[in-house]
Amino acid sequence: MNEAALTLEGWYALHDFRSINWTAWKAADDEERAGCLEELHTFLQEWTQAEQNKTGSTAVYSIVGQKADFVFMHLRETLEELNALENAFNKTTFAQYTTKAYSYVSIVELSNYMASGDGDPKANPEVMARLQPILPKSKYICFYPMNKKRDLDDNWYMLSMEERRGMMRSHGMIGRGYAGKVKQIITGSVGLDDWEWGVTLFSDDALQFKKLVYEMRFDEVSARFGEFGSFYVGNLLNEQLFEDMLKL
Ligand code: VOV
Repeated sequence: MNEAALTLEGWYALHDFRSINWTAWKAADDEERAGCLEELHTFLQEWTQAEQNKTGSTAVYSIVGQKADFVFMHLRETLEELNALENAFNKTTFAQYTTKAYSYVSIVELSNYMASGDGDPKANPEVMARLQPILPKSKYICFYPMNKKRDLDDNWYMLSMEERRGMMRSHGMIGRGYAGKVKQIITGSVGLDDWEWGVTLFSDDALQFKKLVYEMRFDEVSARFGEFGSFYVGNLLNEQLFEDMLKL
């Protein structure tokens, strides 16, 4: 049997994409809408608090295009907490003015392709900061799920550890060229959702998403083995910007 890469897992992730039912929102009265904004305010405060307590992190972005209107990306210690978060939101009055567009369940993952040194990696604060990341408040987000191909001729899972490591090194080198411009959070979802990984990118310049993803398409691991789902791209929301978006 071939050698599986060893993985380290951190916080569980839920990408919760929603659309706004504008017809219903416009038909609501001022009092109802104010109540919804109040609910939203409470949630945003709670999520900020969780981040301050280091029990998780949440990113909130609007989505450009027709696939969704906004996304809550939650990172928490357990699947139970993620479940509680989505249910709490679903019980709000504001949720009645939204529809579910898409969701993705995964877990922050690091692999040992580039591992260096021995000892317990979880004792390393740098590793822990990557496994339990505070999501950046960058201006833009890009999310897409992906697989690595399992075709007879191009089967990632039948390559030796050495071959895979070589390709991941090249992948990492390209990524390094974007240091300071794009931050990536790779979440593993084998056995958790429909694709094998979720790729979440953050940047203050949305054009860097295109540059990075395009450059990687020419790199062997993406060119030969990458299979991609739908791409979601969006703009940072804070409380004020969320209210502005909902203003009629
Ligand atoms: C900001 C850019 C950036 C950087 C620096 C970077 C680096 C690295 C390193 C060093 C490693 C390996 C060790 C680890 O940490 O796991 C990875 C791992 C991974 N990556 Fe990556 N990646 C980036 C960016 C980046 C992008 C844009 C994509 C999407 C690919 C594309 O074509 O659209 C991606 C995918 C992945 C995946 C799916 C994995 C897991 C693969 C597996 O088989 O396990 N990644 N990645």
